[in-house]
This record gives sequence, C-alpha cells and structure tokens, in this order.
Amino acid sequence: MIRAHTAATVREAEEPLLAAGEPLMARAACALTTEVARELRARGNRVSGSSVLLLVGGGNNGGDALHAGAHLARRGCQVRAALLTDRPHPAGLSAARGAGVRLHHVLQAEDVAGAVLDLAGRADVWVDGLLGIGARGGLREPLAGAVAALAEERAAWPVEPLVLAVDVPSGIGVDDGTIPGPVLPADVTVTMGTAKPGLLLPPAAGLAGRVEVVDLGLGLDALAPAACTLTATDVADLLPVPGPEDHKYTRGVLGIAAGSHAYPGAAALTATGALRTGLGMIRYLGPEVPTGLVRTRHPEVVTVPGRVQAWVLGPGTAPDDAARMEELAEHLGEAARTGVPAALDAGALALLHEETELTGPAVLTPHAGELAQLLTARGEAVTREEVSAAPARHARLAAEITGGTVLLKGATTVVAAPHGPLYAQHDATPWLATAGSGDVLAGVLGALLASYGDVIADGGDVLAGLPATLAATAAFLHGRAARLAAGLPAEPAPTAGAGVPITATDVADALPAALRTIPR
Ligand SMILES: NC(=O)C1=CN([C@@H]2O[C@H](COP(=O)(O)OP(=O)(O)OC[C@H]3O[C@@H](n4cnc5c(N)ncnc54)[C@H](O)[C@@H]3O)[C@@H](O)[C@H]2O)[C@@H](O)CC1
Ligand SMILES: Nc1ncnc2c1ncn2[C@@H]1O[C@H](COP(=O)(O)OP(=O)(O)O)[C@@H](O)[C@H]1O
Ligand SMILES: [K+]
Repeated sequence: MIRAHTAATVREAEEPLLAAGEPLMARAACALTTEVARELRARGNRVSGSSVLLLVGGGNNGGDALHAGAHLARRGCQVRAALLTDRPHPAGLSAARGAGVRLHHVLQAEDVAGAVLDLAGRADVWVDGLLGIGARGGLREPLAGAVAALAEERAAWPVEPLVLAVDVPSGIGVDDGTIPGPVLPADVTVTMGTAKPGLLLPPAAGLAGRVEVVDLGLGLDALAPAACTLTATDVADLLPVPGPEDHKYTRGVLGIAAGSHAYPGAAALTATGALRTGLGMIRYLGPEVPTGLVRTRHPEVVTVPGRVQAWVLGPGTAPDDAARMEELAEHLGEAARTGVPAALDAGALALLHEETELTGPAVLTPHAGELAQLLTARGEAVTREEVSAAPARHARLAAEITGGTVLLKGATTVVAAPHGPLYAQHDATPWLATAGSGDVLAGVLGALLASYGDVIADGGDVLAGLPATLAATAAFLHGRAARLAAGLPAEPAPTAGAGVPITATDVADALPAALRTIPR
C-alpha cells in the first residue's frame, strides 16, 4: 500500500526528531542528490558537467534544494540557484555558496520571470524547491508568474530539462490534491518521510511524475494514512479464495437490480463483471427484456427473488423511469432492513437526492456529473467541473451527507467513506472511458460486497472501513482488466505502446487475466 500523510501529521512526527538533533534535512538533501544523479545517468548524461538550476523558496523546502545543490556542485555539476526569496535558508545558502553554487537574486530583476527563464535555458535539470508542506494556497507572485513561464516554455526547449520536485511540485494542494494556481509539472518527485495526499489524489497527482519516498525514519507507518493507494499485494490479501468447506451460499449471493427497457445491456454487463470476479450466485431481478438478455448470456444467473448478501442497484436505470425507481427503492429498503451492503449506481443514486438517510452499508458509484447532481440536490450546489477540480473533497462531502461510501469514477478513481483514509486508484487506461464500463465496475464491486456481505452486516464499527477498501479493490481489478484488454502491461511501463480500443465486454472478459496477475 502506498500511504500518504497530511502536512500536519508529518510536522508532528518530525518535531521530536528535530528536537533530538536528527539531521533530517541532510538526509533529504542526500536523497535528492542521488535521485538527480540517477535520472541524469538514466538519460545518458554524465553527472559531472551537467548543469542544474535550483528554484529556491524561503522555507526548508528551499533549504533541501540548496543543500542538494551543494552536493551536486561537489560532484562536478554546474549549479545555479534562482533565489525567489529575500530570506533563503541560511545554512543551505552557506553550504551552497561554499560549494561554488552560483547565487542569483532574481527578485531584484525588473522582470523576475524573464530572469528565471534566462537561467533555466542553460540547465539540464530544474530542481523545484520553492514550496513544500508549508504552502498556504496556490503560489503567490512573483513565484506564480515565474513558474507559469517555466511550465509554458519548457516544452519549447530543444531538449526538455529534467524537472525534479522537492517533496511536492510547488503550489499543489498538499493535503487535498487540488491545483490552486500555476505548478511546474515534475518528472520525478522526491518526497520526504512519506507520500503526501496531493501526490496520490487527482488532479495534482498527475503533476508529480514518478514519486520516490525517502525514508527519514519518521515512524509514520504506525499512524493512519490520510490517503492511500492499493497495490497488487493488498488486493491479493482481500480477494476471497474458496476453501473446501465453502458452498455457493457462503461464497456470497448477489442481488442485481439493473437494466431497463431503455438500457437492457447494463444488466448483462453487471452480471458478467460479478461472475468473472467470483461469487456463489447471482439473483437478477428486472423487467422482461433485460431478464431475457441476462438469461441468454448467463444461464447460471437465477431470476427469482430470495436471500442475498449484497445488492447492486441501478446500472442501466434512469431517474425518469418511475416504476423502476420504485423497485429500486424497495430493494434499498430491504437491504437496509437486513443490514446487507448495497452498491448504488446510475438511477439508484437519484434515490439519495431526497433527504433519505442511508441506514445500511452502501457504496455509491457516481461519475463527476452524477456526484454534482447529488450534492446539488442535497443543498451543496456544485458543477461537474468543480467536482473534477477537487474530487477528494467532494467525494468526502457526499459520504458525510449520505452516510455511505463514495467511489467517484474517473481516470483516477477516488473512494471516500465518512471517516477513514481516502483511496486513490490510478490503475486503468483512458481506453476504459467507453459506454458500459461503469456497469462492469458495479458488478465487480457487487461480487466483492457479496463475498464479504455477512462480515459487513455483522461487523459494526471495527469493519466500518471495509466497504471503502473493497471499493478501492474493485477499482484496481477493473482498471487492471481494462489495461490487459487494451493490450497494455498490468503495470505502466515506459516501453508500452498506446494500446487498442476496448469494449465494456472486453473489460469484463479480461477480469480472469487480471486476477491471474494478483500474487495469491
Ligand atoms: N522540518 C524539517 O527539518 C524538514 C523539512 N523538510 C522540508 O521542509 C519543507 C517544509 O518547510 P517549511 O515549513 O519551511 O515550508 P516551505 O518550505 O514549504 O515554505 C514555507 C515558506 O513559503 C512561504 N509560502 C507559503 N505559502 C506560500 C504561497 N502560497 N506562495 C508563496 N509563498 C508561500 C512561507 O511564507 C514560507 O516562507 C518540506 O516540504 C521539506 O521539503 C525536509 O528537509 C525534511 C526535514
Ligand atoms: N480517462 C479515463 N481514464 C481511465 N479510466 C476512465 C477514464 N474515464 C472514465 N474512466 C473509467 O471508466 C468507467 C466509466 O464509467 P461510467 O462513467 O459509469 O460509464 P457508463 O455509465 O457508460 O458505464 C469508470 O470506471 C471510470 O473510472
Ligand atoms: K517543491
């Protein structure tokens, strides 16, 4: 699991170590130096003779950069520092000066951005040490203008410089993953002690490049993360494997109320997603046309009511279909009475537009537009664009308002329960943006909820976070299946091609291949 902690938690952990005289900044600077050298060599450059520009802000982030610059100068790099502050870190500054780093007081220039661009043009590497966890809001002037100019001009350089961010790309929302102002996108972010939520959460995570965590000995592993990303190993621990004592009822029975006369295909896609993820049985309940489709495609699906351990409600239904909405409301009521978890998708999300309190465990699976509608209906007027600009904040808000767990779909899927860590899963490929793929996801999630249905129903507070973990697991499997279906390797690799278009059916059919890549 990749774990991220907030700026406040990092400071709390650092405090006693700094008081005890632990050389945290020296460790950070060594790690930065190693990373710059490694990246230069990976690009076929020698370390000695390479030119490095340090972008230096007024705090310890700038101090890290200056100390690393001193090391690099001693290793033969030509290092310049653009001091975008009147008060650079004193020890960092004297170390840099002593090692022969050339210091440029760019704030004295009439055109600060122009002065920084001038220095940047001569450098193979830009080290972004403007702001770290001390950032308050987006970059202010003159830093903002300089960074905007660098970000814009970078692509025009004959050879694009390597951009390495210290701790975080300066100016991102460190704790919430927002992008409140200009930010210089990094190739690599060397982050200190632990990842920060903004390095995992969209949209800021997309500006961090590869994230390298430096172990500063902060002892953060014992503290609950604010955000995390599941890896294959975590998913392996969660995926149920049947034992000899199991039978179909212990493996989990999933009720699916999906599809309508207008959108029958969703019923079949949800069922395929669930069956390929693995469970004991599916009970499908719906109108004649989708029922026929499900029976034809999956003769193993039962189409009579009975006991279930989880529900998927809503794929392929629309709020204007009053009769279908009434059926969904009844199933949701039954789920709540029996304490059985329910995944609510598409039309079923509209059930929550009313002031209904979710009394049973539920996972909502909106995309940004559906989440905006839900929040607006519940008195928090917001647009789709605003949700996309701050997905974590809005997913958490919806979880708090409804009492459910929210899986917000997107290129990076964010999961938020009312409490506990956020999850950010970036496992898919943009080829997944195709009609019906959300129905497959609902099926994957439904199968996992059914497998754990009895545990969730009996669980109480101890297992309060389980629906969120299962939702993140579903996003992982779904994303990985999409990658494999598109002809991409399970994990992103620089040599992978662009992949090929996929259908939602392809995604469901690639689930067994995705499961085979999970080490169990
Ligand atoms: N505390 C420590 O000894 C360690 C800290 N580390 C580094 O120190 C960083 C945190 O250092 P600081 O607490 O000094 O904070 P920062 O270096 O992130 O920034 C603080 C400075 O930025 C200014 N500032 C804040 N928001 C701004 C904005 N929106 N626009 C323009 N200027 C703004 C503040 O006025 C202040 O001068 C970490 O990110 C990490 O890089 C590491 O060296 C590990 C050890
Ligand atoms: N750009 C993207 N990159 C990766 N995955 C994406 C992207 N856009 C959408 N997705 C994923 O595709 C799926 C689309 O689901 P949804 O919007 O419900 O579509 P539908 O209703 O047609 O099934 C979600 O799992 C979402 O996370
Ligand atoms: K930085």
